[in-house]
Amino acid sequence: MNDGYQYFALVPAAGSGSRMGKALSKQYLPLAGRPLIAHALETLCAVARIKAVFVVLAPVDDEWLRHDWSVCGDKLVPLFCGGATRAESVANGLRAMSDRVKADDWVLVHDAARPCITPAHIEALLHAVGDDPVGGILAQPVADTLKRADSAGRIEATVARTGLWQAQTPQMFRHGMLLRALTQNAEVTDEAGAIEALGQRPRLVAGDASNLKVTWPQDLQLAEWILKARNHQ
Ligand SMILES: Nc1ccn([C@@H]2O[C@H](COP(=O)(O)OP(=O)(O)OP(=O)(O)O)[C@@H](O)[C@H]2O)c(=O)n1
Ligand SMILES: C[C@](O)(CO)[C@H](O)COP(=O)(O)O
Repeated sequence: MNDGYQYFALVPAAGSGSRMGKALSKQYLPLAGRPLIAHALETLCAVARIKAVFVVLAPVDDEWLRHDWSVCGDKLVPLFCGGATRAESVANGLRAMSDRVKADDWVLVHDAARPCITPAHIEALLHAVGDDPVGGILAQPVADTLKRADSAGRIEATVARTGLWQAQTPQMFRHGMLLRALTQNAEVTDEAGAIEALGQRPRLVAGDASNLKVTWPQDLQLAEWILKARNHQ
């Protein structure tokens, strides 16, 4: 069922990648021959149901114009309105895209730092959440035993993992509800957290470990290996 709404993507890309420890911002680091961010942008732009892909950049971003984004076609819309936190960047992006998007349209928020997203991951989310009254996210059930550390780096407790999932992106919510949620709750690390604070329960849609977030230097090698292995299939 589609009662007239459309799908858009919003890619927060205004971080500095401090945990990566490189001079160049993480989203522009070379990965399999292209800037890291190019992988997610190209994948999102290739999904036919997504009408436009808004990318939220830092207000001063000297790198964006150094690269050729033409492979993304005319769906790609850069917005130089990033904030001090990821939540602020997403909220600023939602405000900046307001003239193109209706309150009931779906917005898929996807980290620039998750370059290994595939069309199949995105289609799975669209299929599972397209008629949901709240929205949902890609995620993965926790597989390892979880330990809580004390300040000396020793194990204080084993934490029950039953029912625990690791949140990924895309996270898919209606534009109006998400903007209201992030305006009221800015202290969140993902969109679902803001929606939960409204008293809603977003749907969990099973993804897989290949949709990793590149956070630490060794994650770059893992992401490159995943992308290259797919190209050789
Ligand atoms: N003020 C910020 C902070 C983060 N992000 C974006 O949010 C995504 C997920 O954040 P993370 O992986 O934590 O990236 P950084 O904040 O850049 O990394 P770090 O925390 O290591 O500095 C990234 O695409 C990042 O560019 C953003 O748009 N605006
Ligand atoms: C949104 C997110 O990708 C879910 O796992 C993640 O929280 C973003 O990373 P951050 O380090 O919390 O900014």
